[in-house]
Amino acid sequence: MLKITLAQINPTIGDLEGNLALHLDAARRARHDGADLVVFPELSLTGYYPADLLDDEDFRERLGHAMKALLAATREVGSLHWVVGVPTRNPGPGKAFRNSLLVIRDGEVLLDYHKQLLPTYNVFDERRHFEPGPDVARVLRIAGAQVGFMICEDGWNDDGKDYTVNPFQRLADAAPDLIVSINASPSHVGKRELRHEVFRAACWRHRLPLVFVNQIGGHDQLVYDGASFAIEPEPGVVFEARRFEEEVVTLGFEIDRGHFASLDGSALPPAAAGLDTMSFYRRQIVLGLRDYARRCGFERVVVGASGGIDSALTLALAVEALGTDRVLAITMPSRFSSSGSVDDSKALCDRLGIPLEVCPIEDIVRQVGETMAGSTLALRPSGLALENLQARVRGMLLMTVSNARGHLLLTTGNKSEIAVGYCTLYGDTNGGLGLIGDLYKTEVFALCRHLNHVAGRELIPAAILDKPPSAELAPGQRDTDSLPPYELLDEVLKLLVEGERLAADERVAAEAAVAALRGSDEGQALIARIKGMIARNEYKRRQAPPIVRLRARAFGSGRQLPIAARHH
Ligand SMILES: Nc1ncnc2c1ncn2[C@@H]1O[C@H](COP(=O)(O)OP(=O)(O)OC[C@H]2O[C@@H]([n+]3cccc(C(=O)O)c3)[C@H](O)[C@@H]2O)[C@@H](O)[C@H]1O
Ligand SMILES: Nc1ncnc2c1ncn2[C@@H]1O[C@H](COP(=O)(O)OP(=O)(O)OP(=O)(O)O)[C@@H](O)[C@H]1O
Ligand SMILES: NC(=O)CC[C@H](N)C(=O)O
Repeated sequence: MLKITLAQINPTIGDLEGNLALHLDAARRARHDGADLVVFPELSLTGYYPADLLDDEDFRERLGHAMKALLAATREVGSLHWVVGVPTRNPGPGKAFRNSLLVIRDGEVLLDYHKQLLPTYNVFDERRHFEPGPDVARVLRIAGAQVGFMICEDGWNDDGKDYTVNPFQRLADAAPDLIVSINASPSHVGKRELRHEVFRAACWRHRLPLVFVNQIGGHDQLVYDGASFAIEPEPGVVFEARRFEEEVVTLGFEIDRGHFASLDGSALPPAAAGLDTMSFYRRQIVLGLRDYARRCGFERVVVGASGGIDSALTLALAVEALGTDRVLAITMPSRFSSSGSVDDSKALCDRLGIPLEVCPIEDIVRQVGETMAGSTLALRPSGLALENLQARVRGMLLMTVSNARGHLLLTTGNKSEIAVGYCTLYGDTNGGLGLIGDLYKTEVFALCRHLNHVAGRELIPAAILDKPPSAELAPGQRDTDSLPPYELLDEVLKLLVEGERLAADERVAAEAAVAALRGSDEGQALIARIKGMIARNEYKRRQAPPIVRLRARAFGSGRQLPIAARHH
């Protein structure tokens, strides 16, 4: 029996020494389990994705030292095959590096394989730094098994279409007993299921078993869910590692039967069921914030609490990620704030078990008006300028708290508002990270209800859930004064923002809503207006903080559009 350790680690990008320590810990566990090989994720030594760090001379030098240290570590542990992901120098013309997989044992590189399919779509940009590897299969005999290797995207071209490069087919032609795939596969809703579908189909087609090792962790806007798996052509996925957690686990592989088993030969525990969408959102956001704060050195976060649903959800998720002693809420009433803005924030914070500070903005807003009116500008802000001034005063106060106390400011914008620019630049867009920026407003409500359901109590008070959304920047203001109802707006936005990346089940509802609108002149005008708002507000998104990506197409690097353009 071949024994394989799946090392689902959480490397930090660029922390070569720290990542090496993670490798060493996992390798020792593998040795303890009597494993023949330990498999790490794609680019495990650098963390995925190092991007332009690869252009930096110091980083290149550190990478050289880390490689030597890695070889030494394999000698130290001894008698174990390490399957690692590292950038290696490209000997030919083109880019300086290749995205490589090395099999190392006792300080010796026994096999090298270079990724052939370099993704450049959506959030990926690997061709910017790497040269593709040659169209070859790489197989190594380990403990009596012929093991073939591939890297992430290499496995995604085997869908029956006639591609010029299909590394899966090439590897299958070499007839290995088992395929080992190393990955950095970021998660979004439905991604785990998509991976299972893609690899199950390819494994079934070629009658090959496969081990898929993924990294976990939050890296700026991307979160990796781990969920490494082992798959047999029939019945499919027979083992799945934990999601959103590190795990180092050793499986047995019966070479003759092409069958995975526990180390003692007993059947593997059944894979856990998938998460429902709201549980997925929650866990992805929690890990995204936790790792962002940890890696950027923030102990605490601060959030402006308006008594509305966006700040309530942001606070509840922050408390879950960091704990009650690491989250600060501040309410900043103005003369347009409803009485609920303070009372509801107080009730929310009591239920979450966090402090609420109060800092009214009335005096500052008035003072700004008087100062400007009394200056040579002779300008007294009114209308939209006064509305936005209030949001900016709040943004300024929150950033002052951040500066003075070292807290990370969380911005509270949701995907619907970010899409149409319903937010104030340098006001409520201020912040270092957005937790709910990839949730449409209707999903914000759904996730709040889900959190209440999971808590078994009204963690987020009904008064917040039931009030009509309002920016409270003018008397009696409602979001629906300027925007269509969110139930309708969100359907249109899904099609316009996510297009072909929209999941099939959501597409049906979105297309039906848009088709109904197209049936009338007003409906067509509304679609045109929404399109215009999305396009015109690209400048706000370009200046906005990163958001935790949850859906297949999120604002950020996966959606790149010009600003000074004419296309609507
Ligand atoms: N193409 C471009 N490139 C670079 N900058 C550009 C620009 N076009 C405008 N600008 C600049 O942007 C400014 C306009 O943007 P901005 O100052 O943000 O203001 P604006 O977008 O005009 O107004 C903010 C809107 O968001 C609503 N709001 C605010 C706060 C919270 C909420 C909520 O419910 O969460 C809603 C508010 O009621 C209002 O309708 C212009 O004055 C100009 O300086
Ligand atoms: N009175 C307030 N006190 C503290 N922060 C506020 C206040 N009003 C607005 N904010 C901050 O500005 C953000 C934008 O809030 P606003 O009420 O304008 O719109 P919103 O998108 O409906 O958000 P929410 O649902 O949180 O109210 C809030 O999430 C909050 O962080
Ligand atoms: N690192 C990669 O090659 C990622 C691409 C792959 N299709 C994924 O997202 O899972």
